[in-house]
Amino acid sequence: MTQSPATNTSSIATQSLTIHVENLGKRFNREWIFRGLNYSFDPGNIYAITGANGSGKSTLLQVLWGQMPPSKGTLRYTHGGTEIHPETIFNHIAIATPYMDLIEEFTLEEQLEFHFKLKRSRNHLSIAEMIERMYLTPARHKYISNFSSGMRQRVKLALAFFTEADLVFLDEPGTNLDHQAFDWYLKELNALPKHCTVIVASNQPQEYPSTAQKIDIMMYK
Ligand SMILES: Nc1ncnc2c1ncn2[C@@H]1O[C@H](COP(=O)(O)OP(=O)(O)OP(=O)(O)O)[C@@H](O)[C@H]1O
Repeated sequence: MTQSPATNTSSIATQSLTIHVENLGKRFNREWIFRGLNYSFDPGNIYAITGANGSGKSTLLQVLWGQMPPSKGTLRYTHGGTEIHPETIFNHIAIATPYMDLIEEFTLEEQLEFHFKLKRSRNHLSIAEMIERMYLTPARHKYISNFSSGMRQRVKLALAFFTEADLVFLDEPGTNLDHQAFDWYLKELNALPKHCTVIVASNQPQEYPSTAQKIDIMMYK
């Protein structure tokens, strides 16, 4: 899937966004991946969805951002206290996942230009400023098809970090990052505005701060 939002976001004001989850469950065929989840994901917090490989972290993330319908329970979003329609949630979110594709035929600069024609950049960052902040200036005209796995991951994370969004979903954010890139990831995570709600799916404790609120998916089997 290409990270290509369908909706123009120019009229979306940045406010606090809460996800309200009641008795949420998801199953594939007869197997419950999780159920009975009651939670409120509040602005300004970092949440860590933890659990072993295959336990359901990515599935929960996809249900929370509205890509996958739940099998049970309800999911509501409120924005600055006002209920918002689930179909418009894409206007408020930024996502970085390992299974989200970049556009191979684009150069780095073209990939960013494409994305930010559709989404607003945080703090009106220019494309050149973003590339500099990603430490990828020498690769600005390089095709994505020639990027290493670590460079691709840095681009995916940058698209999420540099998009103006109230909710940021990061699935296994440290994938393929070397030490230097990992430090960059933690720096950008900390630089997100305080009103943002950040949800990280990971079984690597170094990928989220120790102060993150943890949700162990195994508790909801
Ligand atoms: N579309 C699908 N149809 C059927 N089963 C699925 C589907 N998507 C995921 N699953 C199953 O749901 C379970 C949870 O998968 P998920 O990818 O959410 O786990 P995860 O905790 O993110 O794993 P990992 O740490 O390996 O990324 C797995 O058993 C997986 O096979």
